[in-house]
Order: sequence, then structure tokens, then C-alpha cells
Amino acid sequence: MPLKFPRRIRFITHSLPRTTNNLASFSSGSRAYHCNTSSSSPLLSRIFSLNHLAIGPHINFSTRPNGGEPRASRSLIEDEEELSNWVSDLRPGSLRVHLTSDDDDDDVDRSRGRNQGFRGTRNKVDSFRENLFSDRDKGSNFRSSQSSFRGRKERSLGRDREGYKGLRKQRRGDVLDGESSDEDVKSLVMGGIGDLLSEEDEEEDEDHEFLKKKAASAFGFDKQEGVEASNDVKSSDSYLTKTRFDHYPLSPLSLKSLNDAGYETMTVVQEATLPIILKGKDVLAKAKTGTGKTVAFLLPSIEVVVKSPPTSPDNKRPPILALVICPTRELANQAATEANTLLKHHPTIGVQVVIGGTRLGLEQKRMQTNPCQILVATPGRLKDHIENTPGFETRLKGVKVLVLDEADHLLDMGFRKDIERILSAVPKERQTFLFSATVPEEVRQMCLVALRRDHEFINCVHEGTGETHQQVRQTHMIASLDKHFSLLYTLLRAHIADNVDYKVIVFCTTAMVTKLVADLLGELNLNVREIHSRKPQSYRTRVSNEFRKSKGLILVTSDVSARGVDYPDVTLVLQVGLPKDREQYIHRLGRTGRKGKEGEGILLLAPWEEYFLSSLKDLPITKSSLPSTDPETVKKVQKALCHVEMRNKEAAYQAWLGYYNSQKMIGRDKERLVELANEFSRSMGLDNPPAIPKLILGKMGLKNVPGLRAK
Ligand SMILES: Nc1ncnc2c1ncn2[C@@H]1O[C@H](COP(=O)(O)OP(=O)(O)OP(=O)(O)O)[C@@H](O)[C@H]1O
Repeated sequence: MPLKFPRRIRFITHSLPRTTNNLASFSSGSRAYHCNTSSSSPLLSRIFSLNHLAIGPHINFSTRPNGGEPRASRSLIEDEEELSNWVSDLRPGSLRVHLTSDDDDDDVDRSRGRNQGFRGTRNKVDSFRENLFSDRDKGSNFRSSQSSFRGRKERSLGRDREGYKGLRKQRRGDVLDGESSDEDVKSLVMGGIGDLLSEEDEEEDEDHEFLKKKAASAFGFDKQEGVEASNDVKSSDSYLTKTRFDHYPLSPLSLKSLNDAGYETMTVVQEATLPIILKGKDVLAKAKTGTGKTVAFLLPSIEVVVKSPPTSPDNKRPPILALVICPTRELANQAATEANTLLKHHPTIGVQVVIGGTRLGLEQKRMQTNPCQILVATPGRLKDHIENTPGFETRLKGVKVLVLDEADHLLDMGFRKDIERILSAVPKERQTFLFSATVPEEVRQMCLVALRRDHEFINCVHEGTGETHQQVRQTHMIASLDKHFSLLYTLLRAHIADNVDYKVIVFCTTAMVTKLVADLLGELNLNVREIHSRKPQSYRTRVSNEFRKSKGLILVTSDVSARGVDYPDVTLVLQVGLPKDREQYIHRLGRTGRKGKEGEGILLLAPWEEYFLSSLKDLPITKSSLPSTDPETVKKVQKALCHVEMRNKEAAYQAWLGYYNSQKMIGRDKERLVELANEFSRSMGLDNPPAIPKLILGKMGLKNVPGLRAK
């Protein structure tokens, strides 16, 4: 039986350079972009990665103008079921499972407490898998080709569930009652799951590759695989365009606010998206870090609010008209600040923020007593309000614009359940904007869940240059773990000596490793602040604001600061240890070189982490030789390490083990993993690795692994 497929799907992308064979419907902008089929072929070749796929003439991957008049788009109400079935059927491997500690995707259920956070994680995985199978089972067409795959999945699911049972029991146990936080638990859980899944993932990849090649060659797309250059809007490194905001029909008060903010001309992504959004289209936009995506989605959202009829003051549940979702609290606060800048001359329009780490009641009161046509939220807390704030869901029924900032991250597994709940609470008749600096192919399919099928994909990234900025010098260094702390200190000292106005971000793998590194650098008398999920929200906000304004400061942080945070004039981003994935590397690096400025990025890896570089091979990152560290420096660092509290070292060791256990390439060989962890322990100046509670070792799948000390 053929795979059920929506009748007409247009994958519209923009070509580079700007061409003149344009569409009339694009003409409100200063330029229009030709759309061609080649740009959609990488996606198609993925979609066609199915064995038994029958495609009839009814499928029209039309592109304008050749695809003829776009049909009047059906509403999401009509389309969604069909579409989501179709998306579920696309490709199991496309649903990326991040099996990492992900310690600082901090909105994940944290607002509901530790245990909830753990349950949330577990539920996310289960429900993700269950959806995967139940949806697939609906489509018998999939069965024959994928049955062997499903067999493996189900077997593995059984195994996972066994694992989860134990894990669930443990919620009441030592881990959660002791020092560990959500992130550690999550790390352990995900590490354990990573362990269980690693084997099957490998098989799945092989299957997928085979099917992909077969389908691609059958449809003649193989030659184009990976070619996307024709999508680009323009070479990215000139970040501002010459187009003024007043070129577009924006409200005078918005223009006045823009003017006051000093935004005269548009950035590339703003220029590329605004005319299309103003036409009422849904948009998926990819543009490099620090190029003004926030204004690109906020400005048209504000315009929608401006054009909406005012709400009666008697309305006890005034509608929320624009809903902006961000993955972290920092980012949500920042987006709200930008919104306030753009609302400066719109006294009747209000923006409110709902994020984890603050009292729900306070947020409820604020939303009730202040104007709240625009709401910026993190997913977990928003879901909390949907479930626990009386009348809130009614207010969400007014949403006309939904924005997912860092869309690829929000649609990834960690947030998926919350996002699904949110999508079910907002009207299907709405405009949706998805923005990110990275939109991996696999995630692009997931975007269809939120977007209307006639949405436009606007890619402002010149594929030839990769997703990073050319003006940011990227290097990597490979050194054994025992050298990392001294090297870090040496690199920072050298950078400080060369840059009077230095402003450095050091990214570490987990919150507890972040704490350790911050303590160490503090002992070494460097001017350091730390941000990670173990710090109270008020502290995080204070430090974040301080760092934004400061110079001569080093921020040691975990991935809470990886995405979106706009700290001006960061001179160096130093990543110590394996980033979670390629996307995370790009986003972390994107904290420097913003708004067209210069910057520098260094990735410090151990030799056994070098494999990660293959995922960056299209980026302009080069190998750098190691700076020499004199014996005095080494001694100084060792001495400083002696002053770092033992319990912080113990916590760092355990977190380190959890993080690398969840990294497929490293975590699958447990003995080797423990050897490496013990190397890390020695690098902290410990003769013996800290003992870890047996329960935790069990959950990590590390019971009886030689080299570990249990307690
Ligand atoms: N038109 C403009 N002119 C000048 N500056 C602008 C303009 N639009 C935005 N900016 C500024 O550019 C900076 C970067 O913007 P923003 O944080 O939105 O980048 P981003 O693309 O979202 O980055 P990331 O991918 O890291 O989230 C901000 O300081 C913002 O105020």
C-alpha cells in the first residue's frame, strides 16, 4: 500500500543570488527570490528514504512560479491530522534523540520540582517512543518495509522500560534526596538510556543510509544530495542591509521605537523575512547567530497586535495575541526586553514573561493585572500555566502569532511533549514563525508539525561558509586531560594580556564541571562569574546582566548560555570538552562575533574526543598548536586545585561520568569510560577517584565496572 501523502506540498526556498524572475506575490519586498526544486531535493531524498513508497502524479512539489498558482492553503485544522500522520511516517531516524545529560535545558520541568523533572524526562522518552510506534502502526504501508526495524525498536523499548522501572523507583531514593539536582538525575537517566539505545541506533543508521541511498538514486536525487547553495539569501557576513524599516508598512509607533533603539536599516534576516511575514505567511528562518532574529520575529508579531481590535476593559480574560517560546529563561527574559524596546511607543501593548524558577502565583498576578497581549515563555512553565492557571487556556485561544525561537531545539525531543501540549492549546488558525541559526535536515521535517504546509523556508546562511561567521577565528586544540586546566589558564592569561577589554565565555560540559572550573579560575585570581542551572534564577539573572554590561570578565557557564543570549563584544569563546553536538558547538561559538564583529573561538578536546571534529568539517576551524605551559604555571594550577572544595570535585567527577556516559561514542565502552573518568579525577589532583553511590552506578549502567569506587 502506498504511503499516505498530502496532496500538494510546496517546499519553498530562496535562491542565491537574488534573482529577478520573481513572483508577483513577493513584490512588496525590494527583492524576490526564485524557488527551485533542487533546493528541496536534500529534504526530498530524506523523505523518500522509504522502501515501499508509491508516489503518484497527485504529488506536486510545486515551486512558484513554475508550480502554478499556489492553491488556497487549507487551514491547519483541515491539514494537521493528515500532516502529522505523514510526518510521523516519514523516517523514524529523523526524530533525533538527544541522549545527553542536557543539564541546562533548564526549563524542562524544573519548575515542577526535582522529581517531576525526572518523571518528565522519562515520560518524554516513553511517549516519544510510543508516539513513534502508534503512529507508525496506523500506516500499514510502512509495516512491510520497516518491520524488522520495529522489531528491534520494540525489543529495545522493552529493555528501556525495564531500565525505567528501576529508575522510577530510584526517584524516591538517594539521588534525589541528596545533593543531586535535576540535571544530574537527567544526566544519569539519559546516560542509562543512551547505553540501552546505542546499539540499536547504530543499526538504525545503517538501515537509514541504505534506504536513503536507494530512494535517492531511484528518484534521481542522489547527485544533489547535500547541495543547498541555491537556498541562500545572500552571503551572510554583511549583517546589515541598506533597506530601511520604513520601506515596509509598519505602524508609525513601531518605526519610532525602532528609531529610538538605533535600528536604522534591517539585518539580512529581517529583510528576508519581514515582507513574507507581513503577507501572512508562516516562516521557518535560518540565519547565523547574532544577526537580529529576535527583532525579525518580534516586530511583525507586534504589528499583528497593533492591527487587532482592542479588548474591552471588562474582559476578565483578555486574549494573548502573540506567544513567543524560548528554550531558556535567560533567552525569554532577553526576548521580552527586546520586545519592550520595540514597544516603547506602544503604551497600551504589554509583554509579560513566564519562566521557571519564579513563583507561579506572581506570574499569574502579573498576567492578570498588566497588559499582556504578548507573552514570552519557556515551555515547561507555559505548560504549568496551561494546566494550573484558571482561564489561561481561554486567553491562549486568542493567539494569532506563535513564535518558536531556537526552533530546532524546541522541536527536539527534550521539549517535544511540552511543545505538543502548547500547540494543542493555541488556535490552529494562526501564523507561526520558527527561527534558529541551525536547522538540521532531520529537524526540518519536525517543523511541519507547527507550520502550515505553504510556509516558506528562508535560509540566510550561505552553505559554502557553514553556519558560523567568517570573521570569527576558530581553532581546536588537542591535549590530554591532565593538561586541560593548565592550558585553560594559559590560554586565558594570554587572551587577557592581548585584549584590554577582554570578555570571555568558557563553556563546560555540565553544571558541576562548570562550578569546578569557576572555582579553580577564581582561586587563580581571574575575574570570574559562573552561570549554570544549579544557581538560583535571581543569581543567574544578576550575573547575566552584569556580564552583558561588563568588560574584563570571564563567564564560566554550562549550556544555559549556549543559545541566543546576546552578550555584546565577547572577545573569546572557549569550549572545554565535547560539545553535545554540532549545533551546540555553533550556538556556543555564536556568543562571539555578533553583529558583524570579530571574535575568536577555541575548542579544547582530549585526543579521544577528536572524532567530534568530523562533524565540523565544513566549518572553518583549524588545528592550533598548544601554547607552552611553563612548570611554574602547572604548579600554580595544581596548588589552586588543592583549594577547590573536595565536594565540588566529587560532584564534578560524577557529573563528568554521567555526561560522557551519555555520549554514544564514549559511553558505549564502559571500562574505557571509567578509565577516562579517572584520568579526569587525577587532573583535579585526586589520587583516588571519588566513590559514587551504588544506586547511581546502577542507574548509569556502571555497576561492577573496574576502576570505579562504590559507596
Ligand atoms: N536592524 C538592526 N540594526 C542594528 N542592530 C540590530 C538590528 N536588529 C537587531 N539588532 C541587534 O543585534 C543583536 C543580535 O540580535 P539577536 O540577539 O536577535 O541575534 P540572533 O540572530 O537572535 O542571535 P542568536 O542566533 O545567537 O540567537 C542584538 O543586540 C540586537 O539588538
